Amino acid sequence: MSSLGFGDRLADAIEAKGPLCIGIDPHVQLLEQWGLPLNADGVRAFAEAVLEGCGDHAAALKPQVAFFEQYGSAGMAVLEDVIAEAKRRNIIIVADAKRGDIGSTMKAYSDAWLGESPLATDSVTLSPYLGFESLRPAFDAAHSKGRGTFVLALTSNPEGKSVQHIGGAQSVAANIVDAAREENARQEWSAMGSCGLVVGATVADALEKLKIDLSSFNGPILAPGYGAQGATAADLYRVFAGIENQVLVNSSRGVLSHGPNLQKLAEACDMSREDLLNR
Ligand SMILES: O=c1ccn([C@@H]2O[C@H](COP(=O)(O)O)[C@@H](O)[C@H]2O)c(=O)[nH]1
Repeated sequence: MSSLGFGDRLADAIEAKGPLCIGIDPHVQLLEQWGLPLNADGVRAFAEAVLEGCGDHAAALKPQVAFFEQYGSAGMAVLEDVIAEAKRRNIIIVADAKRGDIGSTMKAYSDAWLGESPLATDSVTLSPYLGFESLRPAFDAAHSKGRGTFVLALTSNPEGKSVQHIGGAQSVAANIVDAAREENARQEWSAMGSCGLVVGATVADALEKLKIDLSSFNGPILAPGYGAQGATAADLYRVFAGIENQVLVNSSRGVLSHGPNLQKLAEACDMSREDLLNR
C-alpha cells in the first residue's frame, strides 16, 4: 500500500476517475437476473464481473459485506479473494461492514478490516452508536496504516432519522460530523483526512432542518442513495455544495442491473459518471 494517507489516495482517485463508487452487491434478485446460482459460486462470478467491468471506470468499489456473509464461510472466502484481487489491480475498496462495538471488541474488528487479516482493505464503514470514541482502535489503525474509515452520520434510509435527528440543533448526526472533523484535525494530510462520513445523497432536507454545515468538513464523504434510492445528480450538488471534490457517490443496483455483460456494466458506469460531472 502507498505511503499516502487514505484521504489523499482517494482524492487522487476521484480526480483521475471521477466521483463514482460502484457497489458489489450480489442481491438475490440480481443473481437471478444475471442467471447465476444463489450460492457462493454465484457471488464469486458476480463479484468477478463487477471487478472486471467496473474496476477501471470508478474511483472505488464497495462490497456490501452482508451479501457475502449470507452464504457463511464460503461467501466470506469469496470476499477475501475479491479484496486480494482489488489490491492486485490497485482498486480502492470500501468494505461496507458497518462495524462498531465497545473498544476492546472494536480492536478485533479493526484488526480484521484495517489490520493484516485476509479481509483487511483500504477502508471500512463504521457505526458510531456505541459512542464515537468507542471506534478509537479503528481510527488509530487507519491512521498508522494509511487506511480510512467512513462513520455513519446521516444515512440514506428514511428510518435513520429516528436516531440521527435526536437533539434538534445539537443532533446526534451533528455531533458525529464534529467528532470526525476533530479526528482529521489530529492528522496530517494534504487534500483530505482519512476519517470520512456516510451522508446519504437523499438527506438535503435533513441537513437544512438540523442546520448541519458540511462546508468545513475535512474528510471524504461516502454518499449512497444515488440511482436506485431515487437521489439525482442535482440532489447531490444541493447536499454537498462546495465540497463536491470530497464526495464518493455510491451506486449499486443502478449500475449492476445492466450486467452481466461487461461492456454494458462499463457503459453504465461511464453514463453515471457523466451524469454526475455534467449536472
Ligand atoms: O446510508 C447508507 C449506508 C449504506 N448504504 C449501502 O449502499 C448501497 C446502496 O445500494 P443501492 O442499490 O445503490 O441503493 C447498499 O449496499 C447499502 O447497504 C446505503 O444505501 N445507505
